Amino acid sequence: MSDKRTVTFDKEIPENAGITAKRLFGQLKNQRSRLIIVAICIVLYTALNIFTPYYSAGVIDHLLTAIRNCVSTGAKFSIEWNPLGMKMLALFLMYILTSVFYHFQAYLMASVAERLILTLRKQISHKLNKLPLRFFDGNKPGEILSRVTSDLDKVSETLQTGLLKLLTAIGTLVGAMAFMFYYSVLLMLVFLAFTVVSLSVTKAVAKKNLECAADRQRALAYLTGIAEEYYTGRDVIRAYNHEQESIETVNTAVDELRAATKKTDFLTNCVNPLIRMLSRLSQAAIMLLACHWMLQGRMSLGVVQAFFQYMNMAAEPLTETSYMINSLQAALASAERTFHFLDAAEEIPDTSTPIPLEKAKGKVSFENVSFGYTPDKILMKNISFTAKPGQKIAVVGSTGAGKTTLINLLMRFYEVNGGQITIDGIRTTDLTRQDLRHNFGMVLQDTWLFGGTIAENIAYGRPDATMEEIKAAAKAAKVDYFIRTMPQGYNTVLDNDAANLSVGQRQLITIARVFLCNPPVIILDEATSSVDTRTEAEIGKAMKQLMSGRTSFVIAHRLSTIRDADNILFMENGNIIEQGNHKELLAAKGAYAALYYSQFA
Ligand SMILES: Nc1ncnc2c1ncn2[C@@H]1O[C@H](COP(=O)(O)OP(=O)(O)OP(=O)(O)O)[C@@H](O)[C@H]1O
Repeated sequence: MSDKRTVTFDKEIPENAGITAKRLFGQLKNQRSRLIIVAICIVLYTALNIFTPYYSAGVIDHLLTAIRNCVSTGAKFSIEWNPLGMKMLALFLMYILTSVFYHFQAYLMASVAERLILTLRKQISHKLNKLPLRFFDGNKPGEILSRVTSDLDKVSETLQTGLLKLLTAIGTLVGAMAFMFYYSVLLMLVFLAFTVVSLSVTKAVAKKNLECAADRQRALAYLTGIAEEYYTGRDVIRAYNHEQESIETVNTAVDELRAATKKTDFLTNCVNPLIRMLSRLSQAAIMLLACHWMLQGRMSLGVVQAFFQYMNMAAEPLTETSYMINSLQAALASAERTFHFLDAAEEIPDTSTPIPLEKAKGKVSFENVSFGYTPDKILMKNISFTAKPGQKIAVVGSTGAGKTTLINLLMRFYEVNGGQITIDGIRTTDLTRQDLRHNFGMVLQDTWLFGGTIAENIAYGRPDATMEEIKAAAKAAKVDYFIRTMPQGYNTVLDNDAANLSVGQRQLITIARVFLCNPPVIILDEATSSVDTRTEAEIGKAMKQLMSGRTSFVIAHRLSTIRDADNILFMENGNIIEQGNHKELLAAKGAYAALYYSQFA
């Protein structure tokens, strides 16, 4: 069951911000020219943004003087081209250019960020196919998924918005303060005094805010976790009459989320406006002083409005610095996690001088093979056996005995720690993985069908197969009749995890998939009680036909089906403790004989 204590979060502070930032920008090498244009736009945007209020002060004062002259002389008001008209046009152009530079850099930066994310996503996708299965044993699918989705989205968002704010912040702050200082030292000091107070309050509230946000995130993650758990386990919950209990657990989680959200919302909607009110108070105080000076003729209207513009400009970087730094850190932490993933050890590359093996005869040998999922815990020790071409090898053992592990090694999903596995006398490590796996066909109980048509699913191993070949494979697997009863026959699309097919039907489709590939060696996981007796018989028949003329490894769950096996491998604790045919093993009166007589005596 989901537990609140087990809900963990990805760290939002990068371990090595410098190295990560350098590597991230290293990925932007091929976009250098765009970045240079972005940088030029940002510099021009900041410079114009800083200069425009100063220039507007002159224009407004000039305009005001012209209006006053008209009022006092009674002359008709008009704007002469030189210099007022020209100045107004220049101001208008400055506003236009500021906006052009801003939007052009935003457009370019969005394309830079999205290209970068596309490159990283491609690298991740490539990496996923190069990682050994061992990697997936130790990493939850959700974590890997978040590298591809939310982590990269965070990087993109910060590159597009946060970075611009951070880059313009210093220029804007210094420029705005310089002009404020130039206009009035006293007004600037008043502004600074209020800013220091509001920053201190913000800092105190921000800490509380972060704690509340973390509580809310934890409550949300817990609720999502149990909702997912209860949704997938809905039939078991009903079967054990646990509906009421699960409703109560969900209700408690919803209540906790509500309480946490209430606190966060209170801070966001009540306390934050209070802080904003502090800054408005500073504006009111400055306005009072400025108007007083204006009436005394010590300050012009143009200057007052310019001062206010600079005040707003300076306030933004000051109040948003911590937010910007936080989001930059979070983006770097996300990029770091992505790079950690990209740096994960890959599976051992194929040999540089592979021996080609188009179609094996089917002799498979394990020679003193040792293996452990972790180096400190060796599961298999010195396992040896040989399967001659066309032989049926049954693998028997209780749960956890090592049957699947044996198959995993055969397919080279994991590397052996000692000994070797050969096919037709060639070490599997001397083949490319592609050639090796090309010679195997697998039918497992845990079938995997993808969102496509039935025909596409059958042709997964041979996408070039004709419809006739696909139908022939389906007939051999005894699933052709069923497919034809589907609404669109072979073109019926399987979606929602092929939920409209039964376990047995899904297994028959995967048998057809193997028939189509026609590999010399097959691996079969016998159907268990999850299918009805008639389907089980159908699957049994299809499997029998699939085995004929091929070397086959059958993970057997019923001893009754393996009496005809050429070799039975009886496994226990990862090792083969007995092997031989049915008669030999009964005569040996060992573990197999004991199990057999316990089932059939
Ligand atoms: N990916 C893995 N990482 C670590 N240990 C594993 C892994 N897969 C299996 N094991 C361990 O290896 C042992 C053999 O497991 P295996 O899956 O091969 O058994 P099995 O005979 O196929 O069992 P079952 O019939 O229940 O499928 C078990 O102790 C199991 O816990």
